[in-house]
Amino acid sequence: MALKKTLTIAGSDTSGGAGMQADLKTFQEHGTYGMVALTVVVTMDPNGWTHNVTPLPTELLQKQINTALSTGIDAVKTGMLSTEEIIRIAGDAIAKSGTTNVVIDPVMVCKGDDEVLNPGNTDAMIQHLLPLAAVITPNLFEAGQLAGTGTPKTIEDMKVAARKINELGAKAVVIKGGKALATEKATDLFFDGTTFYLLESEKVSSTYNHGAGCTFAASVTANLANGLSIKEAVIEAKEFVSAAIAHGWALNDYVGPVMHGAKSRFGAPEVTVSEI
Ligand SMILES: Nc1ncnc2c1ncn2[C@@H]1O[C@H](COP(=O)(O)OP(=O)(O)O)[C@@H](O)[C@H]1O
Ligand SMILES: Cc1ncc(COP(=O)(O)O)c(C=O)c1O
Ligand SMILES: [Mg+2]
Repeated sequence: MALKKTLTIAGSDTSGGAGMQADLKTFQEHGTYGMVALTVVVTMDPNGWTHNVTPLPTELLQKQINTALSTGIDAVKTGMLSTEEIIRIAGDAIAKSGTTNVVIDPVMVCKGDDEVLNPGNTDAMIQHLLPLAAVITPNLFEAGQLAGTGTPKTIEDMKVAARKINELGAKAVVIKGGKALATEKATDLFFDGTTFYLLESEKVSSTYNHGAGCTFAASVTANLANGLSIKEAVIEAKEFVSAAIAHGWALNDYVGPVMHGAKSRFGAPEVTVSEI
């Protein structure tokens, strides 16, 4: 039986919760065949868990992309792309990929680490990636950077940012309010280019949500590969990540990854969708 082929152009989170590890686990849970073109390797200091990001040689990234694209992919996602050159290479790869099922997760910071990867990357993403995106999935900080508005603090701010990001070329935009937004529920704004929707689920109080963003975007990617509409793909992704966060756990004293396989084992918390 042939499976739908999903590619992630992303970094390795050695601790296994985020990055390409989250993407592959999530692709598997959605019944798609996962492939990786690795951009960087993230390692952590065992004492204190500070992140260290080491890019791979770009020739090696290009070879991986050539390998994966030659198989004919059904959907592609991007994750951590730490330099402007890597962003350009990813954009060229997506343009050549032959699929419009393109999910851009514009990773700029890791949770628990305040350091922005490289400020020049924002302009490179706007130039090379946004025009190709079927869906882009910024968190609040990333949305503010891309839209040039500063970090949204309210749903109204999120609407303004989403519209700007759509005007920059992304077909649909999900701004993840997540834990940071001062709402009772974990609230994300979905804009399909015409209509705004709120996606809401129970806010989990634990801090065990490392990898939530990657897991959400990878779910959208697999769902698009499996033939769901953008709206269906985003709603299922919210269910999938809500379950994963509800069953997040402590890997060690420093980090709590989501449980990527929670939805199939325990079912998903309720997600409400309302037009606004
Ligand atoms: N504590 C939480 N409880 C429930 N959902 C959450 C929580 N934190 C994040 N989410 C959800 O997880 C998804 C990823 O969001 P977020 O964690 O903000 O992204 P990122 O990891 O990219 O910063 C979103 O759907 C968001 O609403
Ligand atoms: C390789 C890699 N990609 C992406 C991320 C972003 O993770 P999150 O899903 O928590 O936003 C991280 C964070 O540690 C990472 O290490
Ligand atoms: Mg993220």
